[in-house]
Amino acid sequence: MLKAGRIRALGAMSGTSLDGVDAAVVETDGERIYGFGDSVYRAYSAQEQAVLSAALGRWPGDDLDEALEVVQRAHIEALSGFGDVGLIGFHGQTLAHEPQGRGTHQLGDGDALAEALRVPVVWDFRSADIRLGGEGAPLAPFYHFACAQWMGATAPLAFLNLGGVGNLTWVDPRRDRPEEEGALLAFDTGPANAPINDVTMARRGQPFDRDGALARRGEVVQGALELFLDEPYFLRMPPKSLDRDAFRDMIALVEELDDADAVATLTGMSAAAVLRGMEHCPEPPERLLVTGGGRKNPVLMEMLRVALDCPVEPVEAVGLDGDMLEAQAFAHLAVRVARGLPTSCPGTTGVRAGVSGGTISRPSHAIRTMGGGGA
Ligand SMILES: Nc1ncnc2c1ncn2[C@@H]1O[C@H](COP(=O)(O)OP(=O)(O)OP(=O)(O)O)[C@@H](O)[C@H]1O
Ligand SMILES: CC(=O)N[C@H]1[C@@H]2OC[C@@H](O2)[C@@H](O)[C@@H]1O[C@H](C)C(=O)O
Repeated sequence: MLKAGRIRALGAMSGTSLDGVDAAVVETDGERIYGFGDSVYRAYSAQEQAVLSAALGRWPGDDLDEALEVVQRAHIEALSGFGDVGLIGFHGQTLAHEPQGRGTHQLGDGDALAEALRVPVVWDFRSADIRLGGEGAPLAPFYHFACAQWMGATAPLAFLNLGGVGNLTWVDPRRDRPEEEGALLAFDTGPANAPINDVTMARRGQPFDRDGALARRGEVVQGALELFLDEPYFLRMPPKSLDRDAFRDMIALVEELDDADAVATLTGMSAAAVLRGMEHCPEPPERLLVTGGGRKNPVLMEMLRVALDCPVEPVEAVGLDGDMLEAQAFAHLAVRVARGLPTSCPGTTGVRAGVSGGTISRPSHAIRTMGGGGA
């Protein structure tokens, strides 16, 4: 097991939007953040996206050779060229997520990645948590805790990731450790960008509603919004998590609307899901820091600002990088796994007790950069 000490860790995340791979370096001991390094974004081509999109909903054992090749190639390209890194955290591409059913599936081969890059790779972060009764997601909260301490926060605050799906983390930075009771409460809020992207693509061939341009021209249709909010998911107490397409049916609620009203209404639904989520915070947070691509949608951000009592700001307001925060999270979590520290706890995934998820693959015949016995 790795001894406490700083390490230059590289994390890679390819999110539910299927837009590409984010990779970023963090200098961390898995508890504190000491600094940030380079980052890279490697977009999936339209053809790669189509292959991955066709693989959504599939499980291990299905024929996924082509999709696996896409994931491996994109990651090798994204992760080469970072120089000296001690450890890689490899999230993989989520294809399916059914924590109360078949489990969770992140496509990717950490063994092959470790061989190709000659660096130890931590991967399969979510399965162990599910085996112990957890949701397997979200996992960024333990990194959010480290970010809150890095910022020097002294009062509870919240992080919101607006990716394909939204997830919210309430953090009490006055606690010493993230797994302490009352330090974290986290859960997926609901759909964020995924339904907006699906509709702009289907109707206009556009991958997303850039700068909220369409939503700005439309109106939120209240009847559709209310039907959406009737979803039992919003009544469930956290922790709770979602599959990317869990809310696919909501698109039917806007089918009859023109493009602008449809996208405005879906944007309103994403905001309303966050507002519902904020009601679960144990104490009002002093600010809401937003990460993920949705922070670049001014219409969505404005809807949140109008409805919430606390300031709503992109994470850049505190010097963090909202395009790379999830990639950094998996670098930080990889170091925690290598040190045997928990990566989730009852407050973040509902797991029975704190658990250190993830598997470590070491390249064969490599110069060991980590202590302890190899695989
Ligand atoms: N300028 C912009 N205007 C509006 N929306 C934007 C803009 N830039 C990015 N987005 C939205 O953000 C999405 C990408 O967000 P992000 O990269 O955080 O998602 P992800 O990492 O794939 O998702 P997840 O966190 O759910 O795994 C895009 O697909 C788009 O919907
Ligand atoms: C199963 C899965 O991949 N979930 C993702 C997804 O994207 C956002 C939300 O749903 C969150 O639960 C999670 O990712 C973030 C990075 C997390 O684990 O914290």
